[in-house]
Formats: sequence, C-alpha cells, structure tokens
Amino acid sequence: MRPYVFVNLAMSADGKISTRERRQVKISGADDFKRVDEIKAGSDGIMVGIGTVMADDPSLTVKSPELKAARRARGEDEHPLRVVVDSMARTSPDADILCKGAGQRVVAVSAAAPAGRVEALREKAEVVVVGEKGVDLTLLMHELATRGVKRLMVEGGGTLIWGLFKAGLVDELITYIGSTVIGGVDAPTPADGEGFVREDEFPRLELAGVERVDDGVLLRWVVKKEE
Ligand SMILES: NC(=O)C1=CN([C@@H]2O[C@H](COP(=O)(O)OP(=O)(O)OC[C@H]3O[C@@H](n4cnc5c(N)ncnc54)[C@H](OP(=O)(O)O)[C@@H]3O)[C@@H](O)[C@H]2O)C=CC1
Ligand SMILES: Nc1nc(O)c(N)c(N[C@@H]2O[C@H](COP(=O)(O)O)[C@@H](O)[C@H]2O)n1
Repeated sequence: MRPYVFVNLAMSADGKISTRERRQVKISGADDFKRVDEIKAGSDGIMVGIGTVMADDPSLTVKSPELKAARRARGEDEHPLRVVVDSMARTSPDADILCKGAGQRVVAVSAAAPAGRVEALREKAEVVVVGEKGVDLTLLMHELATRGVKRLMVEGGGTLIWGLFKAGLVDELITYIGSTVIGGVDAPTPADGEGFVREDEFPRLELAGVERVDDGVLLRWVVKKEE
C-alpha cells in the first residue's frame, strides 16, 4: 500500500532546476505558481529532500486564502502533511517547513541519525525511522499511506527524485520548462543521483499533456507500469 506519487518541478530550457550554487531561482511565472498552489492544495502530503530544505528553506505551505479555506471546509488542515527525507536528521528545528503554517510534519530519518538531533526534531514533527543508513523510500511510502496520504506531491530536489524513480515509486512527472538557460555541468537536474545505465532500467513515460503556461511549457508524463 502506497500513495499515488507525482513529482512537480520547474526547470530551465536547458534542463536545470537550480544554479551550480544550488541557490533557489525563479523559473516559473505567476500562472505556474498558481497551478502549483492548486495541485499542492489537492494533495494529502508534500515531500522534499533535505538538500532542498538546506538550499531553499521552503515552507511548502498552500498560499491562496481561498484554497486554504476550501481545505478547511473539507475538514483538512490548511496545508498538506509536509514530509522531509533526511537520513541523518540534519533538518534545522528552525526550518520554515517545521515552523511556518499549521499542520502536521513528518521527518523521515534512518537508524543512523544522531539521537540528540532526532530528539530536537521530535519537538516540531513526527520523526519516522525507516531504513538503517539511508531512508528506505518504499517503507516511508507505506508509513505515509497508514497516515492517510493517498496523493503525495514531490517537489524535489534531483537526488530525491532520482531515488524515487530508482525505487519504482513515481506515478506521474509534471515538468514546467521555463524560458531561461541556467547552464553548468554541476547545476542540479530533475533526476540526479547515480543515474541509470542499462536502457532496460529506464522508466518509460507516456506523454499525457502539453500546455503553454506563462512563457514556457508544461509537460505531464505518466509512468508506464512494467509489463
Ligand atoms: N526548480 C525546482 O522545481 C526545484 C529545485 N530544487 C533545487 O534542487 C536542489 C536540491 O536538490 P538536491 O541537492 O538533489 O537535494 P534533495 O532535496 O533531492 O535531497 C537529497 C538528499 O535527500 C536525502 N535522502 C535520504 N534518503 C534518500 C533516498 N533514498 N534517495 C534520495 N535521497 C535521499 C539524502 O541526504 P541524506 O543522506 O543526508 O539523507 C540526499 O542527499 C536545490 O538547488 C533546489 O533549489 C528543489 C526543488 C524543486
Ligand atoms: N514550481 C516551481 N517553480 C520555480 O520556479 C521554483 N523555483 C520552484 N521551487 C520549489 O518551490 C519551493 C518553494 O516553496 P515555498 O514557496 O517556500 O513554499 C522550493 O523549495 C522548490 O521546491 N518550484
């Protein structure tokens, strides 16, 4: 049992999701940010890796007052359950994702995480231990499903997205391609990590939507199930 997992990200025309300094950059325009807010508000959970928390310090809150009100009217928290994938419990207890906006948080750590940092995080979030040295994403998905997460949005970054593809845990990939070039061999891309080598390992995608948004294009891909 696991949630439906969809990845949403914004990349430049040359396929970069940030600069080589891993600084947060604005790739999307106003219409795309509105779309992202809507799909976030329609999700039960939203997940990022610790690399994104340290680079961007995102809150991952729903921004629109109307969307927050609609969630409350459905009996939901204003914001989806926020999840950080963080083997060594490096998330700062002062991170925006733990401090901004009401609602529940899960920090997924491994058994190797230092006890003191885990205890500090327990003040702000539920800490789930899944995996020995790194976070076992399959076990984490099961834990999230038992907490009622049916639709999970993944906001990045590239290392986490790679890990999810590698584990066969992605159902849908939504990419906004913006009208800019970032460049840099070390700039992060939508799926980093070690990468696949054999063609028979490559996840296969079916194009489910193409739409012009702002000055860029939104692509929706559905991951084909293995036959
Ligand atoms: N344009 C966009 O849409 C977005 C851009 N970004 C950008 O992405 C960059 C951050 O990406 P990145 O550095 O790759 O960091 P990620 O957010 O992908 O976090 C990666 C970290 O997650 C932890 N992790 C734990 N278990 C796993 C696992 N099983 N698989 C994969 N990762 C795991 C690892 O750290 P540990 O071993 O310590 O647990 C790993 O280094 C930033 O520059 C940010 O601005 C981010 C989101 C969206
Ligand atoms: N969709 C999208 N477009 C961009 O241009 C971006 N830079 C990002 N980045 C993601 O948005 C997060 C910010 O979240 P908060 O506003 O703090 O809630 C950031 O961390 C990236 O995940 N996304």
